Amino acid sequence: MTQPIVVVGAALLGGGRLLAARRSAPPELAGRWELPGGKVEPGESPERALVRELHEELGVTAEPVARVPGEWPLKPGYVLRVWTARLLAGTPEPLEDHDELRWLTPGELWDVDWLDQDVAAVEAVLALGAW
Ligand SMILES: Nc1nc2c([nH]c(=O)n2[C@H]2C[C@H](O)[C@@H](COP(=O)(O)OP(=O)(O)OP(=O)(O)O)O2)c(=O)[nH]1
Repeated sequence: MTQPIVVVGAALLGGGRLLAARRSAPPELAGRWELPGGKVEPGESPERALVRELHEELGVTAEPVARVPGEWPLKPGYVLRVWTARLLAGTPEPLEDHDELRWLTPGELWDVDWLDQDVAAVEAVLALGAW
């Protein structure tokens, strides 16, 4: 069986908030909110991919902290895995793939329209009690 392509999502936590990013593309996902991240490239570790994607998409330096238990199927052949992460340098900006960012408190988490798979992923982050 072919291995699924892993998409890493970052649950970037800071100041008691979680960073959510609104997708600007493709059209079927645009306007929905997700954890920033992207596909792990061949030969790359998921942690390394997470650092690379956060740099490309948000212009920041971040580090993974812990894997969030679970994985969530995306489109066929793709699976989402999530790590908590923290900022080391920079202020996130929607440079690529996103047109808006929001830092959400636990009470604001469900104010945004998360992509379907991200609802379960965000619940798993919340269950960690890492805030
Ligand atoms: N990054 C990310 N992608 C997600 C999440 N939930 C979800 O369904 N997806 C989907 C959207 C895309 O179809 C796919 C990830 O693609 P992407 O466009 O973010 O990845 P990438 O930056 O590596 O893509 P590319 O432009 O290099 O092709 O997974 C999520 O929380 N984070």
